[in-house]
Amino acid sequence: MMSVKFRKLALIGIGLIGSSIALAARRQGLAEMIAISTRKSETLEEARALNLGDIYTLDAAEAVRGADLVILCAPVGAYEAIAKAIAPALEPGAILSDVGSVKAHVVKVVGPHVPAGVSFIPGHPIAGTEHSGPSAGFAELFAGRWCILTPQPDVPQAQTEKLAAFWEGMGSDVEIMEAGHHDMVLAITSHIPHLIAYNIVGTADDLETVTKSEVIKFSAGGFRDFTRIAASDPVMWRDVFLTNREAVLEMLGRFLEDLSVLQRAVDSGDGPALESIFTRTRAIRRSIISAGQETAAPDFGRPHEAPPAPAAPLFVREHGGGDDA
Ligand SMILES: NC(=O)c1ccc[n+]([C@@H]2O[C@H](COP(=O)([O-])OP(=O)(O)OC[C@H]3O[C@@H](n4cnc5c(N)ncnc54)[C@H](O)[C@@H]3O)[C@@H](O)[C@H]2O)c1
Ligand SMILES: O=C(O)C(=O)C[C@]1(C(=O)O)C=C[C@@H](O)C=C1
Repeated sequence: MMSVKFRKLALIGIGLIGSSIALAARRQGLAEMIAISTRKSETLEEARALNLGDIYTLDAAEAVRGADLVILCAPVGAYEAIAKAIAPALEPGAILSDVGSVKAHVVKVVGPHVPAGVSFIPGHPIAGTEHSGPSAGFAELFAGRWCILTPQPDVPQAQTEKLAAFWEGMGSDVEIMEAGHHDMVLAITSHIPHLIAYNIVGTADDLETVTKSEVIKFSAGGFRDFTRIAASDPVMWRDVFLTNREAVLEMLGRFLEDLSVLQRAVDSGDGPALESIFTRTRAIRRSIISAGQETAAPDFGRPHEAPPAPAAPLFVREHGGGDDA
């Protein structure tokens, strides 16, 4: 594994993901200096109190000046404004990346602001929790988890390798993917599961009002797992659904078709159909466990599920980016 050390890492946004990068990069010696910038002074002060970096500023352009690695760690809806603000201060030779949960939108809104000589390599660590803010981070978050990189055309291979080495240094397995493909895959494996969780918890709460009885109090394991996901950051997830609309709607259509198959099987009392579907999904869960990512990641006492290990044919190994005009 290639080892890497950046001179100055600039993190724009310092919530769960930004603070986890700061802690992991420092622990693994991946950056000599860490500059942190946030929009609100309270968040910046929280980051300072947690000793997450070396430089703290409300001015994102100041944070990126002289940085050889810049990672946007804010909600995706804030990216365009941040990109405009930092563009004049980005150094030639620097890598500009991000951690956003959607990728084609990021390419579309940030791409046009990236100056010549700066390598734009959007990224997405497939790791997280339902917690947010600077105190939510922990250095082990990325260990044994995928990080997807979507290098843009004209980015030198060596720059992508450097960024991959950075994520590998934090314990991740790196895959290169085309942005539009990323958005389709993540729509079904991450975005729709969150939509379902938000919905089911909301429905149960509504039922409580309608039936004037306690519903959520009696929730058992399965529902509790949904409540964890449904506690995820509302602003971050609002932005995901606003910016991955098409892929989410396409996958939601397929999901609803399959749900109506289940509905018909329940309605008609079709036991063999139900058993056959449940047997297939049980095998998928078991294959995820045996693929190893779940056991490789440390258990922090949170009911932390690993994402399904993406199957090899899903990946485009060449540089992507042509889909996202
Ligand atoms: N939470 C997860 O599970 C997870 C996992 C992978 C990727 N992501 C992505 O990581 C990014 C950050 O998510 P998070 O979970 O760390 O969120 P978070 O709410 O914990 O932190 C976001 C941080 O962004 C900053 N911020 C907000 N608006 C800003 C603005 N306009 N300008 C500058 N900074 C601003 C603040 O410092 C805030 O603390 C999002 O784009 C999200 O899609 C999240
Ligand atoms: O474990 C969780 O709490 C998560 O929701 C993490 C999760 C996911 O869906 O797997 C959420 C959003 C991301 O962009 C990446 C990871």
